[in-house]
Amino acid sequence: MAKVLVVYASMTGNTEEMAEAIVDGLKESGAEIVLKSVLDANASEMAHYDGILLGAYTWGDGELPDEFLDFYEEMDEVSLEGRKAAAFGSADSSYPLFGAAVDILTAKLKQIGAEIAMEGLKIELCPSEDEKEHCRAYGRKFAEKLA
Ligand SMILES: Cc1cc2nc3c(=O)[nH]c(=O)nc-3n(C[C@H](O)[C@H](O)[C@H](O)COP(=O)(O)O)c2cc1C
Repeated sequence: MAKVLVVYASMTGNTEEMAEAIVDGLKESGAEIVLKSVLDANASEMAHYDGILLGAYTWGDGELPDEFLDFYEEMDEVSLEGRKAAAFGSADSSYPLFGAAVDILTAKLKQIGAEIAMEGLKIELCPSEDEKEHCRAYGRKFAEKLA
């Protein structure tokens, strides 16, 4: 059975809602899933999973949230060769760099050897019911890629 780690940062709950919907989709595949706030996670844990999904809202001027910075730095010490990964996050298109944190995380996952299994998923602010279904479908599709 595939093991998937989902790590997220969410200040006002939008990315957390995305993470929960993605996990619902993943669960339909029977995968073993661990969902964690980035504050409770260490990047070295990623090496114990077949699939890794990282979620973050975008902060500042197209930046990662501060609470993701330690994890992001620790990622340089980890090799994800042979693992599949993707990134997601809530964002706000009124900012010039829409969802840039998703692109930053995707680039780092690729740099440390992961195969990027799915394009990053960016949702405008709070996910609607339709968007939550899109998140569930994203989780289902990611699980299929691990099979
Ligand atoms: C100070 C500040 C800076 C932000 N900068 C960006 C940005 O550069 N790009 C973007 O897409 N969204 C930006 N956002 C919007 C957040 O990413 C958005 O509100 C998101 O839904 C928050 O997700 P969360 O509920 O998971 O915390 C910013 C929000 C704040 C408060």
